[in-house]
Amino acid sequence: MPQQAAPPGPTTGLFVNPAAARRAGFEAVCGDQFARLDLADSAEAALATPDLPGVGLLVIDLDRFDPELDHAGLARLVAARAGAPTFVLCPFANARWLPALMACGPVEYAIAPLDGEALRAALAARLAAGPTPLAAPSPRERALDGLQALRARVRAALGEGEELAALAERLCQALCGWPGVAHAALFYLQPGGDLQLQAQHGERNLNLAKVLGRADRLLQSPLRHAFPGLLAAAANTIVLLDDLDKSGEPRLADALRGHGIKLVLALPIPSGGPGTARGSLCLLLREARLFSRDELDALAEIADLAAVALRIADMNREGEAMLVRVTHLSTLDALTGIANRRQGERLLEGEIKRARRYKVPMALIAFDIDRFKDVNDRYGHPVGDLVLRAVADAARKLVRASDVLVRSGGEEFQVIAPHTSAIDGLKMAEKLRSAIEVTAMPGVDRVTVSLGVAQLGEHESADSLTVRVNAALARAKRAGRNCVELAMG
Ligand SMILES: Nc1nc2c(ncn2[C@@H]2O[C@H](COP(=O)(O)OP(=O)(O)OP(=O)(O)O)[C@@H](O)[C@H]2O)c(=O)[nH]1
Repeated sequence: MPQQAAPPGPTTGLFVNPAAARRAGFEAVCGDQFARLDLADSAEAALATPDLPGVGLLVIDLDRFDPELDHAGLARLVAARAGAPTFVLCPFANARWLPALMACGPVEYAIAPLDGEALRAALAARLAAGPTPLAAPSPRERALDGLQALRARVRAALGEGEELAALAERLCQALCGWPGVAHAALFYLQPGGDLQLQAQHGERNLNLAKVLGRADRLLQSPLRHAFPGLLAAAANTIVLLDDLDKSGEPRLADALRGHGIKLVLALPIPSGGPGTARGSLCLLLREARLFSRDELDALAEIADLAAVALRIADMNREGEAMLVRVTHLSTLDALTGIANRRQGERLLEGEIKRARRYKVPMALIAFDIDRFKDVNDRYGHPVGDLVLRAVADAARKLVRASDVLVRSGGEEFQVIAPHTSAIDGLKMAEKLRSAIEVTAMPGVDRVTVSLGVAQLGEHESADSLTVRVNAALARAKRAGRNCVELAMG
């Protein structure tokens, strides 16, 4: 015959909280659930209780305790129970206490505040569970296997690639594979302090941007104290909301309930330094449930892994942006902003190859400011610099988008002109000459240029083309300046 389980006998209890009103309140609501209930106002006072491990249930109400000051004392208190059960009432924004207390002994918890009836029910359930707080080995093993699988999925998701948006999306997908998780989101702090909803995955109809009213500047959102994903990032702490009404935001609670969500857990993504977190991982579950220490530890480890992977993604993003900038800058002439000599040489080689492959003409124009030494000598170098810029600007306005304007030397310029014959090159050079002659020059009456034009020969190299065009330019100088000369074939 199966044995009928006997109802739990009355047991003794010890309730710890610094506020007299809370101690009195607990005694009034739950005192009759114990054979005897002692009250203590601090961890130290509770530690002085004779035969502490013999007390049937220790109840720690974390409200009013200070995480910094009281943590060590409460951890000692749980350890002093020598394996006897402890029940913790934990405000939803104080969930970070739980893993540390769970590390010291068998701790179960309820997320506070609870009304009188809920508190009595939670306590009765705890008392009925008896002295063995851990689940039977096989469900626990199953739970550990589940965590192992979650870790593996997250590692795979994070190992796959380095691009931030894709990484965040894959991480949310992996988290949704954990039983009970309906939706997962990643909030991430952008440079400049803007917390953004970086990625979310799960319930198709659930859009957290809608629930929160926006997807960016979330640290300024009115819900930053109520929604665990925002609170975890802002306060750098684990936040567990097991009853949506405890958020104090009825609209938020209704919106989440409307999608079948009963519990929200958020973990900070550590920044590696003091202050705010880099963001948070946020899990939305369909059932309210308790989390074991193994689970909270595993989730914290996942947040650590995410922090490293996201930091690497950030660094890659910064590195790429820097590389693009440096590469771009290294191709430009600092004074005029047009291509510098090295870039000009590279582009000329490229255009010559293209012209040869597609059997199309190509011209090179070289021009040089006339008597520029006099400008410097008479008006000074700064004015000379302004003139150089003005000449470059005037030329830039004239050339086609496919042409490349190059500062090839001090006061020497080139135009690499694809699809351009000698005749067209001459026309273009003449346009440049006349435009520069009439361009207003800052601080100087008038500036002219001399120009040489050469069309690429059939088997000609870049060096040979450059030598020929410079010879044509030298002839233009000898011919009296402010004129154009065509290079010899
Ligand atoms: N202000 C300024 N002057 C420069 C720069 N680069 C070269 N120069 C000057 O350009 C002048 C070039 O003089 P020259 O090569 O004698 O030629 P030029 O006076 O233009 O005479 P022609 O070319 O024969 O008409 C020199 O005085 C250089 O110092 C620059 O970046 N800024």
